[in-house]
Amino acid sequence: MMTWGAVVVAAGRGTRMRAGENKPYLLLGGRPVLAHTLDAFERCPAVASIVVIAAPGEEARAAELVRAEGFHKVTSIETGGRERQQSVFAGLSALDTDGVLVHDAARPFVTSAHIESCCRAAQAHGASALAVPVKDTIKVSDGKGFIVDTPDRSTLWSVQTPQAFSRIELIEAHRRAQSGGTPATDDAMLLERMGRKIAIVVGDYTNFKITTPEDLLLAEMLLTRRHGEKSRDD
Ligand SMILES: Nc1ccn([C@@H]2O[C@H](COP(=O)(O)OP(=O)(O)OP(=O)(O)O)[C@@H](O)[C@H]2O)c(=O)n1
Ligand SMILES: C[C@](O)(CO)[C@H](O)COP(=O)(O)O
Repeated sequence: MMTWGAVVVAAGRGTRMRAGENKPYLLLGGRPVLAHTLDAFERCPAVASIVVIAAPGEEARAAELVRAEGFHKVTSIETGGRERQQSVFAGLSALDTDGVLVHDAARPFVTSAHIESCCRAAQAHGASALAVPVKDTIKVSDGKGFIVDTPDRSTLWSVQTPQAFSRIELIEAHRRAQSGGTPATDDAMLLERMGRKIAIVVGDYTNFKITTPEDLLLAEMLLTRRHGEKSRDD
């Protein structure tokens, strides 16, 4: 049985938000986005510990949020880097678990059930990533404004986080990437380059990444709807 820790990356700059505010601290239903994200990991029985990656200068802010919300599984706050890849790497050696779940703080609708499914799939297949089938028809452009290809949609998936790996293997993948190659926009990509097969765990479209102001609006609507459903159930 593997032990699991989570690296929650919250060190982005949020340049696509109008406010220019780092997204993890924007309020969603009156609480920071990061607090919603950490809820699922704190509640998930499979997760033993959590490392939060904060932007340089925001470590105290992250620590205060963790303290105020009482997130007992958070064992450390580490400082992130310029690119997401560097931020993830900063968290890997702060854990001592066999397995690691990497998750974007900007995806607050992750559920404990999906985290558990990622752990199970990684335990069975070595690595896993939550993903949803692509809904639109995707085109490849020539970079000059013209379409050059239409990939077969039935093979396309929009990958999310969490993504689950052997921690030692992910450290090795990051080390190799540091010696060259194009920056990876997710961690699965680094393992793919080493020939590792990543199991797809079918996720949920609601686990979207808050990237632009419209996403925050959608997130508010979804949260209001969920609160409404919960109070009807209680
Ligand atoms: N140097 C970075 C860049 C990103 N992230 C984190 O990676 C996740 C996904 O990245 P994204 O939201 O796209 O990045 P941001 O830098 O936050 O936003 P943008 O690219 O719009 O500036 C976010 O939770 C973000 O905080 C990080 O920890 N360190
Ligand atoms: C990891 C990720 O969320 C998977 O969809 C995504 O690739 C993050 O990339 P971004 O460029 O930092 O949005």
